[in-house]
Amino acid sequence: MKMLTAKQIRTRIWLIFAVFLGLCVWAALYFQQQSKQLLGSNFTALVVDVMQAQEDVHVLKRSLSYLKADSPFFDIQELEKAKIRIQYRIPIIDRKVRASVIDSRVYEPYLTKLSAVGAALPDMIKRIQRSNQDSENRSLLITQLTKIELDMAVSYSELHHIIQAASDIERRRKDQLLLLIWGLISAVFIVGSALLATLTRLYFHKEELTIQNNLDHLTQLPNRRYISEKAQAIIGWRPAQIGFAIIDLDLFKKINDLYGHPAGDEVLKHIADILNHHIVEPNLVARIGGEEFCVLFLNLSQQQVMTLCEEIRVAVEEAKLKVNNSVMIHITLSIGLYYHEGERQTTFSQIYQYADQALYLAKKQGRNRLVLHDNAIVH
Ligand SMILES: Nc1nc2c(ncn2[C@@H]2O[C@H](COP(=O)(O)OP(=O)(O)OP(=O)(O)O)[C@@H](O)[C@H]2O)c(=O)[nH]1
Repeated sequence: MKMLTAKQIRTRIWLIFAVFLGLCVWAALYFQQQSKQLLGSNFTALVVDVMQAQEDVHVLKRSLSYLKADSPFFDIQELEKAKIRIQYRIPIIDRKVRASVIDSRVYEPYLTKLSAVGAALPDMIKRIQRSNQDSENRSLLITQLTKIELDMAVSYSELHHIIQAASDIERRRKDQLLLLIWGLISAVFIVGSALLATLTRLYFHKEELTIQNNLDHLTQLPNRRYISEKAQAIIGWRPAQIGFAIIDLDLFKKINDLYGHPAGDEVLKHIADILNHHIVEPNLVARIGGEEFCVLFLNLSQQQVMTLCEEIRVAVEEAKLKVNNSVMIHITLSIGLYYHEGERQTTFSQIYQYADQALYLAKKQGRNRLVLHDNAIVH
């Protein structure tokens, strides 16, 4: 995984956040606008109203045909009832159409015609009632009533058509809205996943940095910083038994000089392997400097710690380390050991100092040996 700098990660998170916020604001505005448009338009109810009103047109048409034929079926009462229904329905339809989202320029001519019909109809019916004997006047009334019937039929039919078209548009808009909602949900999901991925990356980045900060790159052992912090914390708990050994390779400079620096590096790795092999948890091993290692022993008696140190010393002494793919190197090491038992208030630097003093003695007394602080030379 390619490592991103903290600044790059922060920039990415802000970018994702900005995109996400932008999307949310846009979606909120869009929904607000759409819901405003959809409010107040109940096209289904309107279509039903218009269809019922069209039945009045049929009644009018039938009465008209009886009137024309001078039929005995002509019933002025039926025409009266139709008039009442028509006068009742026209204002309702007018109000509902005007409340809808339909452009007023589209419906206005038909509503005007209908209101004219509503206004003219009562007078027309009165005149029909009075015109029984006057046949000339009667034919004029039939012509006017035919026009009214035609105006009504055309207006309702056109309104029906307009409302149907608006209803289709509304349905399409709802579909688009639904699609948009799904799109937004997907976007939220994608943005959320991207954010999560970035955060995970950030977390691993931090973990990696922590590991890198605490690890010696050559030997992959914990480094001085790690052991110092860890040992300081452990010593703070005042463990009953604590031992600390500084392990220093003898005359290591010679190896570098004779076989080269890379060979010296190989030796250091071999030593790290031997230490790793002998030291198990809860004891801790680390590389604290060039050719210097250390071990923190916990919950072991002094004898056990000294035996372990001796085992390490002997293991290195007896090992033949292969470097440069051929040369077998022989090396030894010196160990300065500090040990105490029973609760004691001390610090890591104090313990380190004691172990270092013991190491100094080990070197001074001829190397390849273990020296316990307080001058107790073991080997
Ligand atoms: N190859 C290699 N050499 C290193 C590294 N770090 C330190 N050294 C070398 O380790 C050598 C340590 O030399 P000295 O401090 O003189 O100690 P010494 O030769 O081991 O002698 P004594 O400690 O007195 O036994 C130096 O030559 C350093 O250059 C490393 O990471 N790799």
